[in-house]
Amino acid sequence: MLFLSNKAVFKPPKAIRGGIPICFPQFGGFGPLSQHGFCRNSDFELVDGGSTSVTLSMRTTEEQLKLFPHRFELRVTISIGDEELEQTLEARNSGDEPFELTAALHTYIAVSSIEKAHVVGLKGVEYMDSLQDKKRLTEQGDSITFSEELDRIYLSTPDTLEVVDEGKKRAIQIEKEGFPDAVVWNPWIKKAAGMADFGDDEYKEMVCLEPAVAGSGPVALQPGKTWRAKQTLSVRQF
Ligand SMILES: O=P(O)(O)OC[C@H]1O[C@H](O)[C@H](O)[C@@H](O)[C@@H]1O
Repeated sequence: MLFLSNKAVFKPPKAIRGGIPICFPQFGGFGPLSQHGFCRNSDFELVDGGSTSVTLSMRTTEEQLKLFPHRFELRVTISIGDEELEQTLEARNSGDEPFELTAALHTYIAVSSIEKAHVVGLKGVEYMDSLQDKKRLTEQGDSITFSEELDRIYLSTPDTLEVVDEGKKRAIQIEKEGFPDAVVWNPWIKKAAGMADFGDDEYKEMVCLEPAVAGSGPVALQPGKTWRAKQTLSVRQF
């Protein structure tokens, strides 16, 4: 269900090219940090685990506080059921001041081949085109197909979205909660060739569909409060 590049680098500080990197406390360039924030490159410790679920936690380090002067703890719980994978983020502001966050679950969905994949659920939704200086446009199509680089932040979207794969005769469904936005990304040929941790042809095998807090504005988190958001992935055969 999830794509992982054959060239992925499993060595910090490089983020893993595949799976579901956690973009936090910043998505993309929406803030002062480097792309997608530092949590995707951070060490997490095991808080709790069973045969089908695990909870991991990270707390801001002194080094990170120099870049982002707001203490927080981020917990990630992943549960695997017979038919679904659930991933929950819980971020607690453990400092004395409120702070603003943006975020995404950068979900790399594996597809049989990109020309047989499309994303549904976004017709009529406004988006920012990241390839045109975040120009705001409205999605006209019943589904989004891929024939060139595509990088868009859909704003305040419906909570159920799908990557339909006509090749595998299945749809990967994403049900999101607490993430208003959704990012759709495929790097296509030129960008793929420029990424050292991604095979030249691997753009044919993946689509990123990323529940996000991004273009529709940051979340303000008060001291002592916890922000929660979640995605559930499931497969529908047809
Ligand atoms: O290369 P990375 O930092 O992992 O980012 C990979 C991609 O992530 C998101 O999908 C952004 O919308 C893209 O603009 C970015 O290229």
